[in-house]
Amino acid sequence: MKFKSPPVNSLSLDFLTEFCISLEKLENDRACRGVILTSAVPKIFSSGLDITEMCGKSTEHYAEFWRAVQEMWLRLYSSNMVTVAAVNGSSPAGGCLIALTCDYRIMAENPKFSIGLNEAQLGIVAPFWFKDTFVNVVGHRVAERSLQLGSLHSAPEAHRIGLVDELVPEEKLKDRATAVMQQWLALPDHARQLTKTMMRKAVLDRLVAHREEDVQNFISFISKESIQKSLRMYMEMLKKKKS
Ligand SMILES: CC/C=C\CC/C=C/CC(=O)SCCNC(=O)CCNC(=O)[C@H](O)C(C)(C)COP(=O)(O)OP(=O)(O)OC[C@H]1O[C@@H](n2cnc3c(N)ncnc32)[C@H](O)[C@@H]1OP(=O)(O)O
Repeated sequence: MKFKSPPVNSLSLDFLTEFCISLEKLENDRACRGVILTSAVPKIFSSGLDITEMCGKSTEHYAEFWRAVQEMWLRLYSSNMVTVAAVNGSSPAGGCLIALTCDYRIMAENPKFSIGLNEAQLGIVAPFWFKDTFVNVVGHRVAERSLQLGSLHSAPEAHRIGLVDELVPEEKLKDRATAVMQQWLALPDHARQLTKTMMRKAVLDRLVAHREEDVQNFISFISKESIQKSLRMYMEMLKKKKS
């Protein structure tokens, strides 16, 4: 599956909705046992949640948007398919979450590409299920430091801390992702799927049990004037950086 929403594959409500529909179709297709996620936008895997969806909108919109973010994560983290992220560009925040949610991550070894949960840099807080997913990949200490600092790690650093499983030259990314997929698909599906469920169930159940509470928490957090101000300033900073 190739993300193609220029300029930066930001995760808008429309993007998330289409992503979930596509995943559901593949999940229900018995002929499909695995999916490789990558980007058709040069240099960017995904710029994370679309900040404009979290700025100056109604409570109803925030609720709908957040439910779509939850849905994307629940579907991908619990997928019966083998999921491989072929990270061919930068991948901050929600983009990093997508990669973390897969079974395996391969990143292009370009030191200019960065990946991480940088929410703290925007003055916002990664929700508990972003954190849980991160901890399950890199361990508690590395996740704590990286989350508190809102670190964006260069590709080599991301590999060193275990955020990505391997680095390959960009031109070899597709072939390597295909080889990894074949390796994972060589196992009997039922054994791999039950093992995946065993490893992920506690974290999935936690969001399912607190889903509505999590929506309300998001709404009250994002609606605060101080948070809205931080997001506006961040967007201005992105625009200024360009000029
Ligand atoms: C209780 C829980 C509460 C809250 C939790 C909420 C969780 C949020 C998680 C998130 O995902 S927040 C989003 C975090 N994302 C970022 O910090 C990434 C910001 N973007 C960048 O760093 C850069 O844009 C880039 C490295 C991805 C790409 O750089 P470059 O190629 O130089 O492009 P530009 O910076 O010029 O961007 C082009 C264009 O796109 C707009 N844009 C970029 N990112 C976003 C985004 N995430 N949402 C919306 N729009 C974005 C940027 O402003 C530019 O717009 P123009 O109109 O100026 O063209």
